[in-house]
Amino acid sequence: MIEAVGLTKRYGDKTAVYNLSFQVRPGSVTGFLGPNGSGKSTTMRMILGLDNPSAGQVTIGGYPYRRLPNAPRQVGALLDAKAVHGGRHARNHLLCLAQLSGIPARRVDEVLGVVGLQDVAKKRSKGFSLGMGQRLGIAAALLGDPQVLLFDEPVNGLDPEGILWVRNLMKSLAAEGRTVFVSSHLMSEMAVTADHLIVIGRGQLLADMSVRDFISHNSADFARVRTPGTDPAQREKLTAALTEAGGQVLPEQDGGLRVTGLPLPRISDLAHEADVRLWELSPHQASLEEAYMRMTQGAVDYRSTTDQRAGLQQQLPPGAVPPPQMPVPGQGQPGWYAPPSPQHGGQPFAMPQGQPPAGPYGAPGVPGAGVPNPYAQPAQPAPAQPAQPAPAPSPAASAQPSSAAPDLTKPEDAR
Ligand SMILES: Nc1ncnc2c1ncn2[C@@H]1O[C@H](COP(=O)(O)OP(=O)(O)OP(=O)(O)O)[C@@H](O)[C@H]1O
Repeated sequence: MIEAVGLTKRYGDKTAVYNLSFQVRPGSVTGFLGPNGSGKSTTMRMILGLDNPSAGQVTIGGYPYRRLPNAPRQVGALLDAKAVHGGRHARNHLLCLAQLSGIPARRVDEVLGVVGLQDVAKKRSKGFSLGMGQRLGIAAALLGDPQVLLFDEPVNGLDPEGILWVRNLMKSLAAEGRTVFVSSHLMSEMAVTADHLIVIGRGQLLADMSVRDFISHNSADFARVRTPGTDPAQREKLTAALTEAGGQVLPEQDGGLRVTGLPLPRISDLAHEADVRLWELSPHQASLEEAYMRMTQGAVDYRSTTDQRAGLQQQLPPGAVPPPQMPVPGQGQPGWYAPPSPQHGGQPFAMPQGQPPAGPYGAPGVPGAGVPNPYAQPAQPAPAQPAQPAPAPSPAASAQPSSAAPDLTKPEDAR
């Protein structure tokens, strides 16, 4: 088990991680989510002893990484797939890591097979594609057959077959009773891979709960309703009837309505009673992506703006129709909104317990989001505390050991 207690990391004035406490338990895949720059990699580096916490602590099986007996055999990690000596053959790279940890050479060939790199084992890794590099990093993490595995963005650059393989690998490692902690920005993938989620924003804990609870606490299923587009009066009439019956109705960009708080048959009956024809009445399930967007929209640091193209845009030829403006979830464009929370009028975000700890961050609300941001607190100066110097990275942590997963697409790990 990985356990963080009050984990904090400051780089000069920058607080990358603040007062983070969580546990990553064996036997399940725990997803580690958060917007860019929210502190995921910093947290993983502290878990692996590559960075010293400014405050708090993190342990693996009760020990800080650096005090773990034979750490490379107990913990495997993929942090940065590019952190390899490009001039070395893939096999030699793994062989060096194996020798440092007393792992037999035959294990190198096993993991090369597990990740599907056996045919390029004698090729220099500097010629590897992004996906091949990721596979090599995963091989290194599996090398010592460890009980605890950390993967930072493991599917980065992988093709669909590779993504499926990683998904199955994570799940089977967890099914063997191992602790699997994996960060990713791919919500669709996390939804089908992770059992549990730890979500952070601006270095602070936003959620620590099962995927199922996370979705149900942070978004609601809804119905989509569409009336004939030729008659806006029908839409207004239906909106009034649904609202009067206690539903929440939000207009969508294509003229449809998003309705929560009323079951589908009731919506149908109300439309019938109001003498409004329906062209669509469909159920929609909230996705992890929607729930995540809703939860983190106040904690996003890097937001894109519309490209004004410095006025260089070409005039459209006469008669040409401009392309429609598509909404991009989470970017605050007009017309997009996160799905409504099940707790109408209450705390819009689910928290593991109580309110978030007071921290140095005052997350601004998203313009136009229309949702109060519970993390918008007055900025408090962080207590003066000198940041400890980060130690030199240990070679053990850029990639380590492990096991295989029965998988239909890869040779079986014969460990
Ligand atoms: N060595 C460092 N020195 C100074 N600031 C740092 C250092 N490492 C990380 N940071 C800062 O700490 C914050 C958290 O960075 P981190 O890489 O942990 O985020 P992340 O959640 O992994 O981001 P991403 O999803 O983009 O990979 C960022 O603002 C980053 O600029």
